Amino acid sequence: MVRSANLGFPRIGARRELKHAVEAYWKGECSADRLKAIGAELRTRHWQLQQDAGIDVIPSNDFSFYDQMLDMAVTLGAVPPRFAALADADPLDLRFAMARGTDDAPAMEMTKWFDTNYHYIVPEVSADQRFELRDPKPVAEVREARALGIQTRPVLIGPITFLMLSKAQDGTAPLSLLGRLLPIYRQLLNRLADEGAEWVQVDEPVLALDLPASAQDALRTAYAALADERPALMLTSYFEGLGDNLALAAGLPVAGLHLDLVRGAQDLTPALTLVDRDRVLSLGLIDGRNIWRANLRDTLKTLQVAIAARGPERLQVAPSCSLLHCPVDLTRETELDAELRGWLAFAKQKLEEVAVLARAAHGTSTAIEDALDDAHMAATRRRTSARTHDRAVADRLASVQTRDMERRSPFAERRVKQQARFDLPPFPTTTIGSFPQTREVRKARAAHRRGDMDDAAYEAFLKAETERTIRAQEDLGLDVLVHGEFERNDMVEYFGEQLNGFAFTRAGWVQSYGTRCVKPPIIYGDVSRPAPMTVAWSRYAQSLTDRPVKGMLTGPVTILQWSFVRDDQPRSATCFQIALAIRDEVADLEAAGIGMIQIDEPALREGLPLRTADRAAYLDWAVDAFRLAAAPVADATQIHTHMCYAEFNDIMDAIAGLDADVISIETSRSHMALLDAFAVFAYPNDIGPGVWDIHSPRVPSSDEMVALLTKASAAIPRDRLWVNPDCGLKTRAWPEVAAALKAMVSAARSLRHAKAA
Ligand SMILES: CN1c2c(nc(N)[nH]c2=O)NC[C@@H]1CNc1ccc(C(=O)N[C@@H](CCC(=O)N[C@@H](CCC(=O)N[C@@H](CCC(=O)O)C(=O)O)C(=O)O)C(=O)O)cc1
Ligand SMILES: N[C@@H](CCS)C(=O)O
Ligand SMILES: [Zn+2]
Repeated sequence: MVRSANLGFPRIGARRELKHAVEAYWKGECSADRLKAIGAELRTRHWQLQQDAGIDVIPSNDFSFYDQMLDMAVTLGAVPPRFAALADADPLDLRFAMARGTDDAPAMEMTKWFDTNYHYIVPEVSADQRFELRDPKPVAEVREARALGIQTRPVLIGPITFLMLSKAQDGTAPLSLLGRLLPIYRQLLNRLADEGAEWVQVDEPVLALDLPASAQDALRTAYAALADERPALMLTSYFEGLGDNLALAAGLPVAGLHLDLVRGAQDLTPALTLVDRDRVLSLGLIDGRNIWRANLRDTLKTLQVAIAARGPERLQVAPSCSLLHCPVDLTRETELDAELRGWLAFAKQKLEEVAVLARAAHGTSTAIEDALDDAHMAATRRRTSARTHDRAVADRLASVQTRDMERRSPFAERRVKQQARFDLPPFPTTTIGSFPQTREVRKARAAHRRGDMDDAAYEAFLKAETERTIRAQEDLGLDVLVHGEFERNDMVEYFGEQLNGFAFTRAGWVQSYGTRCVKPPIIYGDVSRPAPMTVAWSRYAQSLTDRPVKGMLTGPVTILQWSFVRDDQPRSATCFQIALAIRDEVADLEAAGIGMIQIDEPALREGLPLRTADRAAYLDWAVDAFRLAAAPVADATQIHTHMCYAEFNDIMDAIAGLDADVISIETSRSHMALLDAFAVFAYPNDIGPGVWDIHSPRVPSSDEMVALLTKASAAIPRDRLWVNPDCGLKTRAWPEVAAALKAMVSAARSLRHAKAA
């Protein structure tokens, strides 16, 4: 029997119930018991939903109040010593403290989960690391589901992925700790078996990466040690094909292997022979990373190839990866036009697709034939729809020349002209763009959307917020100001709403980190800009002050990366279309007298292919797309860019290739470690290393910022350093913002007065 399986379901709830409950708990407006009850309600609802969708293998421990890596670290006892005071606290509070920091203990680092817009908490380990089985949440969730009559397959982050994504401040190679970690995994697997789990899903997405020999050996060691434990192990990898790791994965003594056949379709043929027939093969046929409805007739053909080779007995059909990266339920999108809606599937609908495929493998019925026909017709209509193609966009793209991607003069010449124009002090201070998106701002936007606030009242409200923010920045003594981004719901969605070729959802929320969610727009057709998108707000903000106000745009790669992207043309083609739209906006901002324009590209690194061999081609087009967007301006117009919450060391060439006059970059959580890469690489342009970790409610002192900047000035010449937070301030509250920016300006001033080293 081909069985239908799932690897993980979004935990936030269709109405972001989890977000609201956790944030209420943090504010003291909800008790721990109530919060836990809401978590349990969501788990129950999601298990039942999967059962109703016809899924045979349902995951547990895919739920988390904050992040699954953080949970795994706590389960394994990898709690950094600075949180020792919370050793006896409720594990929930310990987790939140680790993720968000406390007055006494800075938060743990956070970074991107592979090539997604999901951020995980980076486990911290050290040479004297001891692990212990602590707070066995995975066991509790198996028990909880069983009490509801649902047998689940719990999900664990595998030991090699856990260690390879961990960091040690003392230089310890995390994989060297494997011997100490494995007994804890053995203990945990046994506990899960005792609780009735017959199978455990072990996620080892590092198998999608180029693996050094040490990692390959570690995988062999780990799974040799875990193989004889009672639960059968389903080893999963995703986000890319296994490629040359397929033989390694197939050789590990696990009872099942999952393949991402959306990103790694080429793995299927070799896997059909390499994976022994007594193992279960899980076929990740439904795309867990995008929202397009599958053409189930085509997908069924792939499944039939596998059945023909191995028989149906030990086969599972599944999404390519956890559905964490998809919105929950398309049926809530009542405002989407019917044609477009017919092209889409969210998490719930994807599980229905999985179930149809598994049933179709055993012969068809009228209902199944209808489902296959519907899916086929929707795919055909999307491919041939006139809505997806715009001749003018194609013609303009075809006429782009290399010189369109080049500024008029080299940086050194531009810099002289910009210095003369702006006359900034050393260590100029600025922020990244957004200021607090307070409840009032969100309420006003919601009222405007509902029609309860008219255009004039909404505009007056936003103008007042913008003016207040300009005055606050002047009072704080910042040198380069921003307008605050109050008119934006999100830095990508806002642009998507104004561009042709984009659709957006009402409730298509996807978790980004902790309680923070995003609604990625859907790029279904050729992209163009019918009218200026930001000029009026930037012009208004600049009219309020003599200090420079940065124009604020999101770059083409980030708009691409944080949207659901059409799959009927290369991503690069879509990216260049967006770049042309942003280029027009840049030109219009300059024409409106805006002298500094920031083009944010926080997702440049995130889009980097997981395999080294694919990276150069991506970086070429991604850098070109940015340059195409940024290049039309005069030398005296200063182009800024911004990046955050990713590992940038391996894309230094590309960052320099952007040729932005100034880059602001997140560095504070990693203690400025990144700057070594900028120094070694001799990064040529100006840099603002973040000195305030804005993802934590903790307000750093001026002394801490001075220490970070002193460290920075050892790596980067002083006259090229800017002073700014790690990222935008939209998630923070005004009192924290005022206090931290005051400290930041004071740190910059004390460095200005300090003697140059
Ligand atoms: C910089 N980051 C971003 C990423 N991806 C993006 N697409 N955008 C980003 O900014 N990836 C990397 C990082 C991740 N960081 C963040 C930081 C903050 C958020 C965040 O705050 N998300 C908000 C939702 C933002 C939004 O879309 N707001 C809308 C809708 C607000 C809303 O909830 N409205 C309610 C009604 C409100 C009321 O009446 O009180 C409703 O519609 O029901 C808006 O402002 O209009 C979040 O709340 O999680 C995300 C990623
Ligand atoms: N300008 C954006 C960048 C976030 S990465 C902001 O300040 O929120
Ligand atoms: Zn940022």
